[in-house]
Order: sequence, then structure tokens, then C-alpha cells
Amino acid sequence: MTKLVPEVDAVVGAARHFSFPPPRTAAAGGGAVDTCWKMAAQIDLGAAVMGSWLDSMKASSPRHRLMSPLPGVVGGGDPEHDDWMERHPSALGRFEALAAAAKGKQIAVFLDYDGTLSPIVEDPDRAVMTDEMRDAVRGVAARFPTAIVSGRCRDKVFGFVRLAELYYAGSHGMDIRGPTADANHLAQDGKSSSSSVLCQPAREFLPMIEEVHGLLAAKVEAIPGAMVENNKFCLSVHFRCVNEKFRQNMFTSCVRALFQLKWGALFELVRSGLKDYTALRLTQGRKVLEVRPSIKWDKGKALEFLLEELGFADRADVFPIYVGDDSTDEDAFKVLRARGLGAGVLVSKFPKDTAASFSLRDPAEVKDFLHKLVADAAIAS
Ligand SMILES: O=P(O)(O)OC[C@H]1O[C@H](O[C@H]2O[C@H](CO)[C@@H](O)[C@H](O)[C@H]2O)[C@H](O)[C@@H](O)[C@@H]1O
Repeated sequence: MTKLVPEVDAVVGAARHFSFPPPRTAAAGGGAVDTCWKMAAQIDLGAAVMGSWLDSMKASSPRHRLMSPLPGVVGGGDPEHDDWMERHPSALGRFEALAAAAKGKQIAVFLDYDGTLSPIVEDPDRAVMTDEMRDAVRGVAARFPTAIVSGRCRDKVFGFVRLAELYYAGSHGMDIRGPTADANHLAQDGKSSSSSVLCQPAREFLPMIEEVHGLLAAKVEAIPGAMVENNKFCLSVHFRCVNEKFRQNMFTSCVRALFQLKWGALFELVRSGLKDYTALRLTQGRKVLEVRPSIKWDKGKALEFLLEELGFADRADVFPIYVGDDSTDEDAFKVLRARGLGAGVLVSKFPKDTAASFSLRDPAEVKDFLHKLVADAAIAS
């Protein structure tokens, strides 16, 4: 089997398979969650089949079986969990291996926001980050170049994080700006802080996104709980709160049919709303449909852009660490795999098909991991 992340593999050991796609066992192979996670990555609006699309919507924030509560602990006889932990060990439980792979290299840290730095909540405007998490991110940024890479509008995610020393890549990486205050590593590198926008590859789509925002917002008013969030260069159509009541009582097939009908109706509204906008595409995140310009730009491209901007593009001694929870973060994990660089860390309590090498269960573990990065002597030296 080809090893795509040799530096991490070499340290963790050959028995740990960080290849992508991961091998499938009877327990994990072909599972509904895995399959839907892949399907959810991008929707072909012309060919979308309603049944499979609804499956994908339901799988977009899985709530099935909980995994072992302790990082690195094998999962008490659950073969699916054991297989997952084998292929994507805890970045906390295997921290020494990760640190050894990073030793002597320039670390750069890339952090998704929702589901990574803040817990998933029903109201996107209330997805606040705790002060403790802010302290952890501040500590990392004082040591290593650090970027937030989010599907959200850049200003909005800055409003949550409020740390001027970071890079921010908003709108799924389509709106990137540098730090507006010096962090220690920038001062050491002699680089001046810059408040300027560094990259906006979808500028020409702004009027179209505005127009479609108005159109979709009016359309989804018909669906209680649905909401369209304007993320400047892309839109998020939220369905986490659609038919919440039915979801809580979905034990009879009759109610289940209603549940599917509502989500199907929302999808149809979005699909029909976009039919004249062939320059836009639809992808899916956690209980959210993402309307994006059809350009070849995603969080993976943003990661590559930032590495270049930091002067790390051609350096073999760089160790990027990307932490994210969403299907949109897979583009960044794939870049790291393809380049054999650094480590991707997926935040998930559930087994998922992922190009990440390591896993963390939730934002609380992300915080602990960030603290460990700062405290680790091997990495510091
Ligand atoms: O790339 P991210 O920083 O993870 O942003 C992706 C989307 O995150 C937000 O939606 C998600 O979090 C919400 C708050 O917890 C939750 O209600 C929603 O169901 C999730 O999909 C954000 O609101 C979106 O605009 C981002 O695209």
C-alpha cells in the first residue's frame, strides 16, 4: 500500500495505515455514514437523485454510536471503533509520534472554526468560542504561524475569534487576509504585519452571490427552520432546525415520510433556485447546503496559498498541522497527503472516510491538543 504521509507513518509505525482511501473492514466497509460522507462532498445538481441526496443530508452530522471517551483507548470491543482508531489514532493519544515527526521542522497551524474551535449549535450566530479556547489559539499563534480556515464570511469568523495576529481565510478560503498585529514568530522572521487582503479569487461572483442570497432567502421562508447565511463569496442554506419536531418523533414510518418530505422540499427549492446560475455549485457540510462559485478553489487551495505566502511552499522542513471537522476540510487533508507533508487531524466522534491521519473527538480535545503543541519541549527545540 502506498504511504502518502511518509514522515508521520515512519514515526508512528508501519502498522498504522494512513493511506487514503482507508482499507475497508466488514465492520466499517460500505457503512451508511462513510458512503454518505463521500456523497455529501459535492452535489451534481443536474443528476442529483432525491433518495440518495436525502441520505446524504441525514448523514451530514451523524449522531450514531459514541466512541470511547478516552483518547487513544481502544474501543471496548467495538470493531468499527477499533478500526477507526487504528487508522486515525488520537492526536492526543499519539502526540509523541506526531511531535517526533515534527521535530526540527517549522510548524504552521491551520484551524477550521465551526465544530473545531466552537461546538456545533443550532443558531450559527451563537457559535461562540470560549475564552479558554481563545487563550489556546493565542498561545499557538505566538509560537507558530497560525490561520483560521472557515466556510464563514471572514469578518464574521474574526468577530468570533478576535485575534489580530492570525491569518484568516473566510468563505471556504476565497477571502484571505494576513495578520493585523504582530505575533512573535512574525517579528522574528522580520516580516511586517499587513492588514491587506491577500487573495480573493471569486471577486467577480460577489453580485451574483448577493442576488442568489436574496432569491434563496425569499424561497426558503416557506420552510420553517431553514435559513440562508450570507458568507460573502458563498452562501450557507441551513437545515439543522428544519422539522426539528418531526426529528424528535421520527419513530413511525408516517412521521419519517414527513421528515423526508421537508428536507426534500428544501433541496428542491435550492436546486430550482440555482437552475439559471450555472456558474454556481452546491456542496454540503454539517446540516448545511453550501452555494459556491464554480471555481477551482477550496480549503485545500487556501492551504497551498497560505504555505506559499508564508514562504514555506518549497521547503521540505515544514510541518503543517490542519485541524478540521467538516467534509470541506477534506480538500486540505488531501493536499497534505498528496504532498506527504505534516498532519491532518479530523475532529469527529464517529468513524468517517477521511484523508486526515489523526483524529480528535471534539473542540475540548482540540484545545488540549493546542496546549500540548505549545508546551511540548521537543517541538519547541
Ligand atoms: O468551515 P467552518 O468554519 O466549519 O464553517 C462551516 C459552516 O459552519 C457554520 O455552520 C455549522 O455550524 C453551525 C453552528 O454551530 C451549525 O448550526 C450548522 O448546522 C453547521 O453547518 C456556519 O454557520 C456556516 O456558514 C459555515 O459554512
